[in-house]
Amino acid sequence: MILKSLSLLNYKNFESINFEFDDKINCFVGNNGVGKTNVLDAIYHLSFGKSYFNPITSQNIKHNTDFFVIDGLYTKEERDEKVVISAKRGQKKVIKRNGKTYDTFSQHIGFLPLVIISPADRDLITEGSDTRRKFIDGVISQSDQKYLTTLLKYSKIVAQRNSLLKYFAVNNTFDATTLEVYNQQLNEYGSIIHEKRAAFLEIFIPIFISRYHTISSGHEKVSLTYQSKLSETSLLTLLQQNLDKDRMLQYTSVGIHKDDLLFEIEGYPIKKFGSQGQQKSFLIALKLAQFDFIKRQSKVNPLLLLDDIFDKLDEKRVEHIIKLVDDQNFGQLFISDTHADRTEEVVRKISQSYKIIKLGDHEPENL
Ligand SMILES: Nc1ncnc2c1ncn2[C@@H]1O[C@H](COP(=O)(O)OP(=O)(O)OP(=O)(O)O)[C@@H](O)[C@H]1O
Repeated sequence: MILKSLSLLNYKNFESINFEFDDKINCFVGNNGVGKTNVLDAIYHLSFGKSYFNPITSQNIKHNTDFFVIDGLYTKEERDEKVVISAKRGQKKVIKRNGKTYDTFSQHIGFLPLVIISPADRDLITEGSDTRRKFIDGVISQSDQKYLTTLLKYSKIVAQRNSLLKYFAVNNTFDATTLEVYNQQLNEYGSIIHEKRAAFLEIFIPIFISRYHTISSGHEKVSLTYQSKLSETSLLTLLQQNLDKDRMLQYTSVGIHKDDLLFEIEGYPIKKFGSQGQQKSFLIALKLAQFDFIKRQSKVNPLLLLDDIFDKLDEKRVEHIIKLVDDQNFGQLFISDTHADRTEEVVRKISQSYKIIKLGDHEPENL
Protein backbone atom coordinates (compact mmCIF):
# COMPACT_ATOMS: atom_id res chain seq x y z
CA MET A 1 0.00 0.00 0.00
CA ILE A 2 1.37 3.37 -1.03
CA LEU A 3 0.24 6.93 -0.35
CA LYS A 4 0.92 8.63 -3.67
CA SER A 5 -0.18 12.18 -2.95
CA LEU A 6 -1.67 14.33 -0.23
CA SER A 7 -3.44 17.70 -0.34
CA LEU A 8 -4.30 19.78 2.69
CA LEU A 9 -6.66 22.72 2.94
CA ASN A 10 -6.78 24.70 6.18
CA TYR A 11 -5.33 21.80 8.16
CA LYS A 12 -3.61 23.17 11.29
CA ASN A 13 -0.87 25.60 10.11
CA PHE A 14 -1.32 24.82 6.38
CA GLU A 15 -3.58 26.94 4.21
CA SER A 16 -3.17 24.96 1.01
CA ILE A 17 -0.40 22.51 0.25
CA ASN A 18 0.16 19.51 -2.06
CA PHE A 19 2.67 16.67 -1.80
CA GLU A 20 3.70 13.94 -4.24
CA PHE A 21 5.41 11.07 -2.44
CA ASP A 22 8.19 8.60 -3.08
CA ASP A 23 7.11 4.93 -2.90
CA LYS A 24 9.71 4.13 -0.23
CA ILE A 25 10.92 6.98 1.99
CA ASN A 26 9.74 10.55 2.49
CA CYS A 27 11.41 12.90 4.95
CA PHE A 28 9.90 16.16 6.09
CA VAL A 29 12.62 18.50 7.26
CA GLY A 30 12.61 22.07 8.51
CA ASN A 31 12.80 24.23 11.59
CA ASN A 32 10.71 23.85 14.74
CA GLY A 33 7.06 24.66 14.22
CA VAL A 34 6.99 24.57 10.39
CA GLY A 35 4.41 21.78 10.39
CA LYS A 36 6.41 18.53 9.94
CA THR A 37 4.40 16.71 12.61
CA ASN A 38 1.18 18.21 11.24
CA VAL A 39 1.75 16.53 7.86
CA LEU A 40 2.32 13.18 9.59
CA ASP A 41 -0.82 13.81 11.61
CA ALA A 42 -2.82 14.46 8.43
CA ILE A 43 -1.65 11.06 7.10
CA TYR A 44 -2.63 9.48 10.45
CA HIS A 45 -6.02 11.20 10.17
CA LEU A 46 -6.68 9.48 6.82
CA SER A 47 -6.20 6.05 8.45
CA PHE A 48 -7.98 6.60 11.76
CA GLY A 49 -10.46 9.40 11.09
CA LYS A 50 -8.91 11.53 13.83
CA SER A 51 -5.72 13.27 14.85
CA TYR A 52 -3.08 11.37 16.84
CA PHE A 53 -2.09 14.52 18.72
CA ASN A 54 -5.28 16.50 19.21
CA PRO A 55 -8.59 14.61 19.20
CA ILE A 56 -10.64 17.84 19.26
CA THR A 57 -11.63 18.25 15.60
CA SER A 58 -12.27 22.00 15.72
CA GLN A 59 -8.70 22.56 16.95
CA ASN A 60 -7.34 20.85 13.82
CA ILE A 61 -8.99 23.50 11.62
CA LYS A 62 -6.62 26.35 10.77
CA HIS A 63 -7.17 29.34 13.07
CA ASN A 64 -9.66 31.86 11.67
CA THR A 65 -11.03 29.48 9.01
CA ASP A 66 -14.18 27.34 9.04
CA PHE A 67 -13.23 23.97 7.62
CA PHE A 68 -10.39 21.62 6.72
CA VAL A 69 -9.98 19.05 3.98
CA ILE A 70 -7.40 16.23 3.90
CA ASP A 71 -7.25 14.45 0.57
CA GLY A 72 -5.09 11.35 0.06
CA LEU A 73 -4.58 9.22 -3.02
CA TYR A 74 -3.39 5.65 -2.36
CA THR A 75 -2.67 2.53 -4.35
CA LYS A 76 -3.70 -0.63 -2.54
CA GLU A 77 -3.69 -4.06 -4.16
CA GLU A 78 -3.12 -2.34 -7.50
CA ARG A 79 -6.22 -0.17 -7.21
CA ASP A 80 -6.42 3.57 -6.72
CA GLU A 81 -8.18 4.56 -3.51
CA LYS A 82 -9.08 8.16 -2.79
CA VAL A 83 -9.81 9.00 0.86
CA VAL A 84 -11.06 12.45 1.80
CA ILE A 85 -11.75 13.72 5.31
CA SER A 86 -13.43 17.04 5.80
CA ALA A 87 -14.61 18.91 8.86
CA LYS A 88 -16.58 22.10 9.24
CA ARG A 89 -16.89 23.97 12.53
CA GLY A 90 -20.04 22.87 14.35
CA GLN A 91 -20.69 19.93 12.02
CA LYS A 92 -19.91 16.22 12.01
CA LYS A 93 -16.68 15.16 10.35
CA VAL A 94 -17.12 13.31 7.03
CA ILE A 95 -14.92 10.50 5.64
CA LYS A 96 -15.32 9.49 2.02
CA ARG A 97 -13.70 6.64 0.16
CA ASN A 98 -13.83 6.98 -3.62
CA GLY A 99 -16.64 9.51 -3.27
CA LYS A 100 -18.80 7.37 -0.96
CA THR A 101 -19.42 8.53 2.61
CA TYR A 102 -18.93 5.99 5.40
CA ASP A 103 -21.91 5.45 7.70
CA THR A 104 -19.62 4.96 10.69
CA PHE A 105 -15.92 5.70 11.14
CA SER A 106 -15.28 2.23 12.54
CA GLN A 107 -15.93 0.74 9.07
CA HIS A 108 -12.86 2.58 7.83
CA ILE A 109 -10.47 1.51 10.61
CA GLY A 110 -8.01 -1.05 9.32
CA PHE A 111 -8.49 -0.21 5.66
CA LEU A 112 -5.27 1.85 5.56
CA PRO A 113 -3.02 0.21 8.19
CA LEU A 114 -0.57 2.61 9.78
CA VAL A 115 1.84 2.77 12.70
CA ILE A 116 3.15 6.03 14.13
CA ILE A 117 6.15 6.41 16.41
CA SER A 118 6.25 9.80 18.07
CA PRO A 119 7.48 11.56 21.23
CA ALA A 120 3.80 11.72 22.27
CA ASP A 121 3.94 7.91 22.79
CA ARG A 122 5.56 8.53 26.17
CA ASP A 123 1.99 8.91 27.48
CA LEU A 124 1.85 5.11 27.23
CA ILE A 125 4.39 4.95 30.04
CA THR A 126 3.50 8.02 32.07
CA GLU A 127 -0.29 8.21 31.86
CA GLY A 128 -3.12 6.08 33.26
CA SER A 129 -4.22 2.61 32.18
CA ASP A 130 -6.77 3.94 29.64
CA THR A 131 -3.87 5.03 27.40
CA ARG A 132 -2.45 1.49 27.38
CA ARG A 133 -5.89 -0.04 26.74
CA LYS A 134 -6.36 2.34 23.82
CA PHE A 135 -3.03 1.14 22.45
CA ILE A 136 -4.04 -2.54 22.61
CA ASP A 137 -7.49 -1.74 21.21
CA GLY A 138 -5.96 0.28 18.36
CA VAL A 139 -3.62 -2.51 17.34
CA ILE A 140 -6.22 -5.29 17.43
CA SER A 141 -8.91 -3.16 15.74
CA GLN A 142 -6.73 -2.57 12.71
CA SER A 143 -6.98 -6.23 11.79
CA ASP A 144 -10.19 -7.33 13.54
CA GLN A 145 -13.44 -5.47 12.84
CA LYS A 146 -15.40 -7.71 15.23
CA TYR A 147 -13.16 -6.66 18.11
CA LEU A 148 -13.97 -3.00 17.56
CA THR A 149 -17.73 -3.54 17.27
CA THR A 150 -17.75 -5.74 20.39
CA LEU A 151 -15.78 -3.11 22.28
CA LEU A 152 -18.24 -0.39 21.26
CA LYS A 153 -21.18 -2.56 22.41
CA TYR A 154 -19.40 -3.29 25.71
CA SER A 155 -18.71 0.42 26.36
CA LYS A 156 -22.33 1.29 25.68
CA ILE A 157 -23.58 -1.29 28.20
CA VAL A 158 -21.08 -0.07 30.84
CA ALA A 159 -22.45 3.47 30.38
CA GLN A 160 -26.04 2.19 30.69
CA ARG A 161 -25.21 0.11 33.76
CA ASN A 162 -23.51 3.13 35.36
CA SER A 163 -26.59 5.28 34.71
CA LEU A 164 -28.74 2.59 36.31
CA LEU A 165 -26.48 2.43 39.40
CA LYS A 166 -26.78 6.21 39.67
CA TYR A 167 -30.56 6.01 39.30
CA PHE A 168 -30.71 3.41 42.11
CA ALA A 169 -28.71 5.70 44.42
CA VAL A 170 -30.62 8.89 43.62
CA ASN A 171 -34.05 7.25 43.94
CA ASN A 172 -33.10 4.94 46.79
CA THR A 173 -34.30 1.91 44.87
CA PHE A 174 -32.91 -1.35 43.39
CA ASP A 175 -33.92 -3.67 40.57
CA ALA A 176 -31.90 -6.87 40.39
CA THR A 177 -33.58 -8.09 37.17
CA THR A 178 -32.56 -5.13 34.99
CA LEU A 179 -29.07 -5.15 36.44
CA GLU A 180 -28.76 -8.87 35.68
CA VAL A 181 -29.60 -8.20 32.00
CA TYR A 182 -26.66 -5.78 31.81
CA ASN A 183 -24.39 -8.18 33.71
CA GLN A 184 -25.13 -10.96 31.21
CA GLN A 185 -24.37 -8.70 28.25
CA LEU A 186 -21.18 -7.38 29.81
CA ASN A 187 -20.11 -10.94 30.53
CA GLU A 188 -20.72 -11.98 26.92
CA TYR A 189 -18.90 -9.04 25.28
CA GLY A 190 -16.24 -8.76 28.01
CA SER A 191 -15.23 -12.43 27.64
CA ILE A 192 -14.79 -12.02 23.88
CA ILE A 193 -12.61 -8.94 24.36
CA HIS A 194 -10.57 -10.55 27.13
CA GLU A 195 -9.91 -13.63 24.99
CA LYS A 196 -8.89 -11.53 22.01
CA ARG A 197 -6.59 -9.34 24.12
CA ALA A 198 -4.95 -12.40 25.68
CA ALA A 199 -4.50 -14.07 22.27
CA PHE A 200 -3.07 -10.88 20.81
CA LEU A 201 -0.57 -10.43 23.65
CA GLU A 202 0.59 -14.01 23.37
CA ILE A 203 1.82 -13.23 19.85
CA PHE A 204 2.77 -9.61 20.52
CA ILE A 205 4.90 -9.92 23.68
CA PRO A 206 7.65 -12.18 22.20
CA ILE A 207 7.94 -9.88 19.15
CA PHE A 208 8.22 -6.87 21.44
CA ILE A 209 10.91 -8.51 23.59
CA SER A 210 12.90 -9.45 20.52
CA ARG A 211 12.68 -5.89 19.13
CA TYR A 212 13.87 -4.39 22.43
CA HIS A 213 16.68 -6.91 22.59
CA THR A 214 17.92 -5.78 19.16
CA ILE A 215 17.66 -2.06 19.93
CA SER A 216 19.55 -2.39 23.24
CA SER A 217 22.15 -4.84 21.83
CA GLY A 218 20.74 -7.46 24.20
CA HIS A 219 22.06 -5.74 27.32
CA GLU A 220 18.75 -5.03 29.06
CA LYS A 221 15.88 -7.23 30.16
CA VAL A 222 12.35 -5.89 29.73
CA SER A 223 8.92 -7.40 30.26
CA LEU A 224 5.33 -6.63 29.39
CA THR A 225 2.53 -8.29 31.36
CA TYR A 226 -1.22 -8.33 30.77
CA GLN A 227 -3.11 -7.50 33.94
CA SER A 228 -6.79 -8.47 33.92
CA LYS A 229 -9.01 -9.78 36.68
CA LEU A 230 -10.83 -11.78 34.01
CA SER A 231 -7.77 -14.01 33.64
CA GLU A 232 -8.76 -15.74 36.92
CA THR A 233 -12.48 -15.11 37.36
CA SER A 234 -15.41 -14.73 34.96
CA LEU A 235 -16.82 -11.23 34.60
CA LEU A 236 -20.24 -12.43 35.74
CA THR A 237 -18.78 -13.61 39.07
CA LEU A 238 -16.74 -10.41 39.42
CA LEU A 239 -19.82 -8.25 38.84
CA GLN A 240 -21.75 -10.23 41.45
CA GLN A 241 -18.87 -10.05 43.95
CA ASN A 242 -18.56 -6.27 43.50
CA LEU A 243 -22.24 -5.40 43.56
CA ASP A 244 -22.19 -3.60 46.92
CA LYS A 245 -19.06 -1.65 45.94
CA ASP A 246 -20.53 -0.69 42.54
CA ARG A 247 -23.76 0.49 44.18
CA MET A 248 -21.79 2.63 46.58
CA LEU A 249 -19.48 4.06 43.87
CA GLN A 250 -22.37 4.35 41.36
CA TYR A 251 -20.24 2.93 38.58
CA THR A 252 -18.96 -0.42 37.30
CA SER A 253 -15.65 -1.02 39.05
CA VAL A 254 -14.69 -4.33 37.39
CA GLY A 255 -14.41 -5.46 33.80
CA ILE A 256 -12.15 -5.25 30.78
CA HIS A 257 -12.37 -1.45 31.01
CA LYS A 258 -9.99 -1.80 33.98
CA ASP A 259 -7.36 -4.01 32.26
CA ASP A 260 -3.77 -2.76 32.14
CA LEU A 261 -0.31 -3.56 30.83
CA LEU A 262 2.64 -3.64 33.20
CA PHE A 263 5.91 -2.34 31.68
CA GLU A 264 9.10 -3.37 33.47
CA ILE A 265 12.86 -3.12 33.02
CA GLU A 266 15.07 -5.47 35.03
CA GLY A 267 11.99 -6.32 37.13
CA TYR A 268 11.10 -2.69 38.03
CA PRO A 269 8.48 -0.32 36.56
CA ILE A 270 10.03 1.46 33.57
CA LYS A 271 8.09 4.63 34.45
CA LYS A 272 10.11 5.06 37.64
CA PHE A 273 13.36 3.24 36.87
CA GLY A 274 13.97 3.58 33.12
CA SER A 275 16.27 6.27 31.69
CA GLN A 276 14.88 8.56 28.97
CA GLY A 277 16.72 6.59 26.29
CA GLN A 278 15.50 3.26 27.72
CA GLN A 279 11.92 4.52 27.86
CA LYS A 280 12.17 5.73 24.28
CA SER A 281 13.66 2.39 23.17
CA PHE A 282 10.82 0.60 24.98
CA LEU A 283 8.21 2.65 23.12
CA ILE A 284 9.90 2.16 19.76
CA ALA A 285 10.07 -1.60 20.38
CA LEU A 286 6.34 -1.56 21.21
CA LYS A 287 5.52 0.28 17.98
CA LEU A 288 7.77 -1.89 15.81
CA ALA A 289 6.11 -4.95 17.30
CA GLN A 290 2.77 -3.35 16.45
CA PHE A 291 3.98 -2.92 12.87
CA ASP A 292 4.98 -6.57 12.70
CA PHE A 293 1.71 -7.79 14.20
CA ILE A 294 -0.48 -5.76 11.82
CA LYS A 295 1.59 -6.83 8.86
CA ARG A 296 1.16 -10.50 9.83
CA GLN A 297 -2.57 -10.19 10.38
CA SER A 298 -3.53 -7.99 7.44
CA LYS A 299 -0.84 -9.17 4.98
CA VAL A 300 -0.37 -5.49 4.11
CA ASN A 301 2.69 -3.41 4.91
CA PRO A 302 1.39 -0.60 7.15
CA LEU A 303 2.58 2.94 6.48
CA LEU A 304 5.22 3.76 9.08
CA LEU A 305 5.45 7.32 10.42
CA LEU A 306 8.56 8.23 12.41
CA ASP A 307 8.11 11.57 14.14
CA ASP A 308 11.31 13.00 15.51
CA ILE A 309 12.58 9.60 16.65
CA PHE A 310 16.32 10.23 16.57
CA ASP A 311 16.25 12.64 19.48
CA LYS A 312 17.69 11.31 22.81
CA LEU A 313 18.98 8.07 21.28
CA ASP A 314 22.65 7.26 20.94
CA GLU A 315 24.02 6.49 17.47
CA LYS A 316 24.14 2.76 18.10
CA ARG A 317 20.44 2.59 18.96
CA VAL A 318 19.50 4.69 15.93
CA GLU A 319 21.49 2.29 13.75
CA HIS A 320 19.76 -0.76 15.28
CA ILE A 321 16.34 0.80 14.76
CA ILE A 322 17.06 1.59 11.14
CA LYS A 323 18.30 -1.94 10.64
CA LEU A 324 15.12 -3.31 12.20
CA VAL A 325 12.98 -1.21 9.87
CA ASP A 326 15.08 -2.37 6.95
CA ASP A 327 14.96 -6.07 7.90
CA GLN A 328 11.22 -6.01 8.38
CA ASN A 329 10.83 -5.17 4.73
CA PHE A 330 8.83 -2.09 5.51
CA GLY A 331 6.46 -0.53 3.02
CA GLN A 332 6.39 3.24 2.80
CA LEU A 333 8.11 5.36 5.40
CA PHE A 334 7.48 8.99 6.44
CA ILE A 335 10.04 10.66 8.66
CA SER A 336 10.12 14.09 10.31
CA ASP A 337 13.33 15.64 11.57
CA THR A 338 14.76 19.10 12.11
CA HIS A 339 18.15 18.10 10.63
CA ALA A 340 18.12 17.48 6.88
CA ASP A 341 21.72 16.20 6.85
CA ARG A 342 21.25 13.72 9.70
CA THR A 343 18.07 12.37 8.12
CA GLU A 344 19.61 11.94 4.70
CA GLU A 345 22.62 10.17 6.15
CA VAL A 346 20.32 7.68 7.90
CA VAL A 347 17.86 7.03 5.06
CA ARG A 348 20.60 6.57 2.49
CA LYS A 349 21.56 3.45 4.42
CA ILE A 350 18.07 1.95 3.99
CA SER A 351 17.02 2.77 0.47
CA GLN A 352 18.25 4.27 -2.76
CA SER A 353 14.84 5.71 -3.35
CA TYR A 354 13.84 8.59 -1.07
CA LYS A 355 12.55 12.13 -1.11
CA ILE A 356 13.54 14.94 1.24
CA ILE A 357 10.76 17.51 1.49
CA LYS A 358 11.78 20.81 3.02
CA LEU A 359 9.00 22.66 4.78
CA GLY A 360 9.20 26.36 5.41
CA ASP A 361 7.33 29.56 4.72
CA HIS A 362 6.66 28.71 1.10
CA GLU A 363 5.62 25.75 -1.08
CA PRO A 364 7.45 22.50 -0.11
CA GLU A 365 10.80 22.17 -1.77
CA ASN A 366 12.12 18.79 -2.93
CA LEU A 367 15.81 18.50 -2.10
N1 LIG B 1 -5.42 24.87 14.30
C1 LIG B 1 -4.26 25.45 14.00
N2 LIG B 1 -4.25 26.58 13.24
C2 LIG B 1 -3.08 27.18 12.93
N3 LIG B 1 -1.88 26.74 13.31
C3 LIG B 1 -1.84 25.62 14.05
C4 LIG B 1 -3.01 24.92 14.44
N4 LIG B 1 -2.67 23.84 15.18
C5 LIG B 1 -1.31 23.86 15.26
N5 LIG B 1 -0.81 24.93 14.59
C6 LIG B 1 0.59 25.34 14.43
O1 LIG B 1 1.37 24.28 13.92
C7 LIG B 1 2.71 24.48 14.32
C8 LIG B 1 3.31 23.21 14.88
O2 LIG B 1 3.50 22.38 13.85
P1 LIG B 1 4.26 20.98 14.06
O3 LIG B 1 4.05 20.45 15.43
O4 LIG B 1 3.89 20.15 12.91
O5 LIG B 1 5.76 21.52 13.95
P2 LIG B 1 7.08 20.70 13.67
O6 LIG B 1 7.62 21.16 12.37
O7 LIG B 1 6.85 19.23 13.82
O8 LIG B 1 7.96 21.26 14.85
P3 LIG B 1 9.05 20.58 15.83
O9 LIG B 1 10.32 20.47 15.03
O10 LIG B 1 9.17 21.63 16.90
O11 LIG B 1 8.50 19.29 16.32
C9 LIG B 1 2.73 25.52 15.42
O12 LIG B 1 3.26 26.70 14.91
C10 LIG B 1 1.27 25.64 15.77
O13 LIG B 1 0.93 26.93 16.20
